[in-house]
Amino acid sequence: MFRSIFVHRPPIPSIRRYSKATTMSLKAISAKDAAGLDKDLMEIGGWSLDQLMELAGLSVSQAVWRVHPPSAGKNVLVVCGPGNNGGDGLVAARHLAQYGYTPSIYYPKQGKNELYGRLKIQLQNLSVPFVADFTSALQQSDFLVDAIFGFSFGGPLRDPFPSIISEIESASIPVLSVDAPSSWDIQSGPPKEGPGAKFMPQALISLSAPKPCVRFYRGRHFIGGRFLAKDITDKYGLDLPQYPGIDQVLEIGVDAEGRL
Ligand SMILES: NC(=O)C1=CN([C@@H]2O[C@H](COP(=O)(O)OP(=O)(O)OC[C@H]3O[C@@H](n4cnc5c(N)ncnc54)[C@H](O)[C@@H]3O)[C@@H](O)[C@H]2O)[C@@H](O)CC1
Ligand SMILES: [K+]
Repeated sequence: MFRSIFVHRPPIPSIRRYSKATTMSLKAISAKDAAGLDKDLMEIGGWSLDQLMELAGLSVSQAVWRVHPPSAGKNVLVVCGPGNNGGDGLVAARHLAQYGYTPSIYYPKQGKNELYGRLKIQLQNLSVPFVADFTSALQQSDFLVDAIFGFSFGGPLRDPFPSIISEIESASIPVLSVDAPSSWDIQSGPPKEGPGAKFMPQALISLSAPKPCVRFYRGRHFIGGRFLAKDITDKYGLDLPQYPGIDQVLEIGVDAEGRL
């Protein structure tokens, strides 16, 4: 369906990763193209935002299961931002509750889209708490899901997020970031100083394709968002990840030296 409308674009440089036995190369997508890809999926590809967010959040929940199986601690704090990255976090939290985890949500600034309100109701119906005291929630959690900002983040952090990022950065619990480590510039990576300058999550779940800032990332890296078709990956010069079986995520390895 996409073939007649989409034009081929030259790919931006690959992010080369090494898996256990195979070499995998996944091309990165710029923030501008990531927004364009979302728009195309919805305006041309027949998708709704609810569907894309559901699959994105499902991917995140599967990566969480891989990195932190419930036997290693079930108390997960999901920190959600005001946009769709936060929406992915809300969906992931619902799946995690269904898997037997005990998620809590910290949602300091809810966005206007009515979809977020519906996701909130779904969580409340599962008795998932929305907490007000971030510091105390952090102390009671085994690990944290960072669903604060994704590919539309830009510029210096605005309140209330500088203190939230600083607390996450100095907390001792592991962090899994959705699509990008929050506070990192999507193109140029971590800020040189201030909140986020030392932020290095334990795991990153890139959605659809890695963002350029991933070249600064060292940790476990997953690709998720199993909804792309070849025509649209061709248009944006991306790779179509070969997800195994029914998995919604694919882990991309790093070589022994941690090279990208
Ligand atoms: N195709 C895909 O891969 C899909 C991606 N989705 C998710 O959608 C995300 C992008 O969502 P959005 O475009 O809504 O944007 P984000 O969720 O990345 O962030 C936008 C929000 O952050 C605020 N913000 C931006 N910069 C800020 C700053 N410096 N300080 C404080 N607040 C700031 C904006 O005002 C806005 O409310 C992706 O990263 C991904 O997580 C899915 O939900 C749908 C499908
Ligand atoms: K994030």
